[in-house]
Amino acid sequence: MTALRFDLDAVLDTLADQGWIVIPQALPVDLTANLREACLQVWDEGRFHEAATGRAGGQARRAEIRSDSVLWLDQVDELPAVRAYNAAMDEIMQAVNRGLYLGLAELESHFAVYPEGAFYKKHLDRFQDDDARTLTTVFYLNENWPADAGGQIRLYLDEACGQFIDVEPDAGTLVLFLADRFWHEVLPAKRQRLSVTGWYRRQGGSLPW
Ligand SMILES: O=C(O)CCC(=O)C(=O)O
Ligand SMILES: [Fe+2]
Repeated sequence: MTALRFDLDAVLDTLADQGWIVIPQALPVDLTANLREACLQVWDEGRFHEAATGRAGGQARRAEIRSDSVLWLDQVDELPAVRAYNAAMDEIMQAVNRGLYLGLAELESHFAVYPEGAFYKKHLDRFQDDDARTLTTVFYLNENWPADAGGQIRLYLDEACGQFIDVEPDAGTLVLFLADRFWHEVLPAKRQRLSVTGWYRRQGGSLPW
């Protein structure tokens, strides 16, 4: 039985049309709550590390760019909530491959905790030396997020960054966008902000020419 609480075909149409979508209440409330509990548990166990920017050899901790902490889900994929999340995200990946022919092969994702005051400055989710990251996924875990708590993702809708939307990091909201097309940032959060960020990757990842 599917855990997806939205119309997949409609989502695929919108993604094909505009390259991004915001889906409120995307997954069952109990799945989201369990994932939030799992995130807080491993946070309390001290298993997160401060996030870096760049990849492999080029990785650097750049606190002026981002100030969140992360834990990759493959470190904790024995947790039932993480398994349930991965299964739901896999279902989305299969549908995207059938409908949009993106050739996605896997999802890499991490929990992210933004402590009070944390942010992530405007960026593109694509490494200079690796174009495998194709579709970004962000799933929020914050119950009763106050309207004045900041922490929205600001998604710029055009290359010139003239237009944008701000999305509240409310529990159950899933945001999908093409990783190489949409600049975005996380506005400073005034309280602890929890999420799962991921990237569906294409096979291989090098340019085909
Ligand atoms: O948490 C968010 O809203 C976005 C996070 C993000 O942009 C990233 O981790 O690359
Ligand atoms: Fe990002």
